[in-house]
Amino acid sequence: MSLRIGIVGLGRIGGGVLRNNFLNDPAGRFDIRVICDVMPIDHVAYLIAHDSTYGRPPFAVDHDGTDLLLGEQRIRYQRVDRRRRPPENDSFGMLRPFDLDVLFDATGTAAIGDFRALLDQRVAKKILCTWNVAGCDLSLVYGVNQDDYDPARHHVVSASTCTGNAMVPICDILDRHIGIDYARIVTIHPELSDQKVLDGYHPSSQLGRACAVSIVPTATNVAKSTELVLPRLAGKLEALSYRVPTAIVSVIDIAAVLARDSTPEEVASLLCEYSNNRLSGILSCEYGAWGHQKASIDYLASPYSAIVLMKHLSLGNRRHLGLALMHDNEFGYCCRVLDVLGVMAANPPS
Ligand SMILES: NC(=O)c1ccc[n+]([C@@H]2O[C@H](COP(=O)([O-])OP(=O)(O)OC[C@H]3O[C@@H](n4cnc5c(N)ncnc54)[C@H](O)[C@@H]3O)[C@@H](O)[C@H]2O)c1
Repeated sequence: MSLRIGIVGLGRIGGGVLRNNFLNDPAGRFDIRVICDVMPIDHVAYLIAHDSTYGRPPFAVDHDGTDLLLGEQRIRYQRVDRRRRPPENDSFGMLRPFDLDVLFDATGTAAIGDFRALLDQRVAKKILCTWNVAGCDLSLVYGVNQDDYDPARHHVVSASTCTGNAMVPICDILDRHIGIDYARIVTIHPELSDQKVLDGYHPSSQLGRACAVSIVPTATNVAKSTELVLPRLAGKLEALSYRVPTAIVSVIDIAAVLARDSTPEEVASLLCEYSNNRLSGILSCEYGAWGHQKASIDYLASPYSAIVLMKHLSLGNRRHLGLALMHDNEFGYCCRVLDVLGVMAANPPS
């Protein structure tokens, strides 16, 4: 079944999912029928056609009236108000004629009440969002818990976060086979559009510091993202993020206390076994290029949720595990969003 999809929010993630939808198939993996953002349509076309991180897309871009022209596709563009109006105003009612199976929200700004109202108004059958919106029905990390998706019960689904998609498979493997007593997770994350270019007011004070001149320590929800999918790890994870002045590719550094003695060989063999089988295409175990560790930019446009830097795997006192991961926080995540849409397509509501 080819899902009928609407995208709300055509920023880094909404735009990446749109682009990746047409990467290998000019007709599109899914039927994207309508796109909404607050920008005028010519700004949307401009931003799709010129991407500072990934360059020009592999299809021609233009706009015509209220339609975006992407290769041979004609997709309706609907400019919307940034303020989400109360549900009784039926603010997204104009999307109803598109008969959407899934409304994919990549704004990061909606609350669960907005989503429930859209479902009540029959704007779409399902909502998929890009963050752990409080109260969602399922946080789905592709590769780990996609079999839990039940179309009869799960109407607002989160595709978790980029770091959640990297951490959950690793924690699942380690905890399932060896056990984790405690882990401190440090993410070294590129700039995000929620930061200030120059010092200024931001409700999270550190994110108001000029992002190009500092390493900015800030909160991350990677522990919560992981616990939502693996509740058995609740209370065992702590996390901190450093935002760094790069454009793309995150690092995650994990220091874990294992529940039993192990060896580096056992951990390496477990991770490689999963990367070659159940998590093929999601997890990669990498030994570098001719033994030389690559730099973060070398993972630009990598489709993996997590790439384990095997040269940096360490185990002290048989229990203190050190792991380093990298992942393209946009491209890899957009690949997983399309995978989650694939799960929804394979399990239509009856
Ligand atoms: N950037 C990443 O690495 C990354 C990775 C995984 C998940 N996410 C999540 O994806 C979401 C978006 O992040 P992003 O980096 O793409 O941000 P972004 O700022 O690049 O994009 C957000 C887009 O949503 C639009 N928008 C905001 N409010 C809107 C509204 N009410 N109606 C319509 N459009 C609206 C903005 O104009 C913008 O184009 C966030 O939830 C973020 O946590 C981001």
